[in-house]
Amino acid sequence: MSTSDPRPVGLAALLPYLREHRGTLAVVGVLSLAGAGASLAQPLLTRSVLDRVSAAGEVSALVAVLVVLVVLGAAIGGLRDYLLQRTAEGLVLGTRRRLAGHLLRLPIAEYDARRTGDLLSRVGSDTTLLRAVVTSGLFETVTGAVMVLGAGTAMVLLDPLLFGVTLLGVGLGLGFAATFARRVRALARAAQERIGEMTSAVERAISAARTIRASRAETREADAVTGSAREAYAAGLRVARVQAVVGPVGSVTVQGAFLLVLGIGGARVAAGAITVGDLVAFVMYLFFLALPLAQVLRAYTQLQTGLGALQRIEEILTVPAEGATDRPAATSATAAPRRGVPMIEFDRVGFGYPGGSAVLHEVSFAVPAGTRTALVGPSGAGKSTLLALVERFYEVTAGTVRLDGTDVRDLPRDALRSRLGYVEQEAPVLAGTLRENLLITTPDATDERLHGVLDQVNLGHLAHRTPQGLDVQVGEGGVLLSGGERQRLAIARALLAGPPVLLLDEPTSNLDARNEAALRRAIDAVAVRRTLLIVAHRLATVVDADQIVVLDGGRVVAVGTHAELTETDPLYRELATHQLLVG
Ligand SMILES: Nc1ncnc2c1ncn2[C@@H]1O[C@H](COP(=O)(O)OP(=O)(O)OP(=O)(O)O)[C@@H](O)[C@H]1O
Repeated sequence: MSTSDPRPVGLAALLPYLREHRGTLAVVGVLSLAGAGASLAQPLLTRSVLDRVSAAGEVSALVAVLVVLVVLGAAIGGLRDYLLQRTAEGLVLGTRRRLAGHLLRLPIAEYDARRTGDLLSRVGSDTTLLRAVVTSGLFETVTGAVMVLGAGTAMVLLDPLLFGVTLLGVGLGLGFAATFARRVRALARAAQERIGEMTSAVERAISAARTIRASRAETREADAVTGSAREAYAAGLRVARVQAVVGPVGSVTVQGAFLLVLGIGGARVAAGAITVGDLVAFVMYLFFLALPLAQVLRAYTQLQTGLGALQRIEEILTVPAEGATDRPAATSATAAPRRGVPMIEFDRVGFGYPGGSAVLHEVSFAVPAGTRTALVGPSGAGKSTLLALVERFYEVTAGTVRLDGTDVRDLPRDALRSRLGYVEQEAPVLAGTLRENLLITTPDATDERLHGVLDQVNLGHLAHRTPQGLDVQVGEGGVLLSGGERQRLAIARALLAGPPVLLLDEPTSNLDARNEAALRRAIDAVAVRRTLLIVAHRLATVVDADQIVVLDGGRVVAVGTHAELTETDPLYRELATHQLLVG
């Protein structure tokens, strides 16, 4: 998906990024003009000094002014560069902030379709490249242009003929170099894409470290990483090759123009058309013209690199955030369950994942408030998908999902999710400490409450295992905990928030008897005065349920209690005997 948007971004795309820095940039502009003025005055003063020396005149005052100009020019340059760096850092910070904020608000389907590593490299590596756009790119181009214009004007005034000769030589060289430099943007973008792939490969290898180690696949995975790295290297080399042509062409141009001016200028001095002072001033201006030109060329390649990176950033920023295309929410959530209205209701719901075929067909059932409903069915029947639709991670393609009588599409997502607890089947623990994991849903809970819910799910020992207490690390994805502990920690999190409705995807893993009993108790603790919709993988869960919904191939095939369904539904009987874990 990273290459799906070929729309190139132009310089204009940079403007919104620079807007908030326009005050500083204006100061930088004024400083640049002042600096350019100080520099451009130097050859004229030098000429006056030389002409006066030839005429045996007094030069001390002129020399003093010249010294002041040199020092002033340098000081202005220093201040300008600092402000420019500050703006560049500010631009990187602003972009990272926007990008990070947006990344966390993308529709869930975007995460399904994109590689995590690639997204990471956009926040880390691509934003860094934007820095050079401001420092060496944009401003060297603009200040260079000011110098070139000033020097050019002075040269025309000094000797139009000599200027014509210079222009011809410099123009030829530059035109040639610029055509090369244009290729840098596509090359730089390609290099950044390879870096995205490399980060993805690293992320994949590290997140599946145990499986990869157990499969003895380290070398192959490492090859995949270095493969992308090698491609990034090759793309970088192609950029270097372009720069290797652009640089020398620039130097040859400058040296050629210098020799030409010396030759023709010498002849014109000999012929008495200009003075020695004129020629020296002209040569000095030639350097003021040539150095910025070489700088502009380099800056141009930097700018192209930055625009390549900007395109990758814009690709993400232009994906509408979750909810951006919603119809306006009609109502806000009501606090108390309404009598007689089911808490959750699926009404002829149809759904297919983006780009895939239909996963659910005409699903209808209701979960009365304060009751437990278990979803059972063969693997892939669509059970977890139903939970995702209540959370509105995806939108139904047909029918309606209602929470407490209101279409979930009419509830603001925040209000909807504040009423739901959601415990995923896999990896529901975040890297960090026990405390951080609990505080995700309720940032202001007291330690006493935290210890209380941990006890309720039989995890009290975790907070007492080490002197760090609640600040004990749980590891990336909770690897320092057992599978059963991970699930119970997620339930504790839901308990802490105390939502009226809990959506729970039961772990499929076989737990030992103690863990199994602890999980049971945790679910019972969380079920008190709550509505539960559980994807059930355990016999004990279905036996305890007020109602069981049997799903097959995305359709509801039976609804009833364990006793009823054992009597009437052959698929249920088969599931209960062969698929549900006996706990
Ligand atoms: N994010 C996704 N993108 C595309 N297809 C998906 C996605 N998640 C699930 N599916 C597909 O949708 C179908 C239903 O999946 P779902 O996870 O709801 O099944 P399930 O009944 O919960 O299965 P299990 O008991 O194995 O967890 C499956 O065919 C699955 O391959």
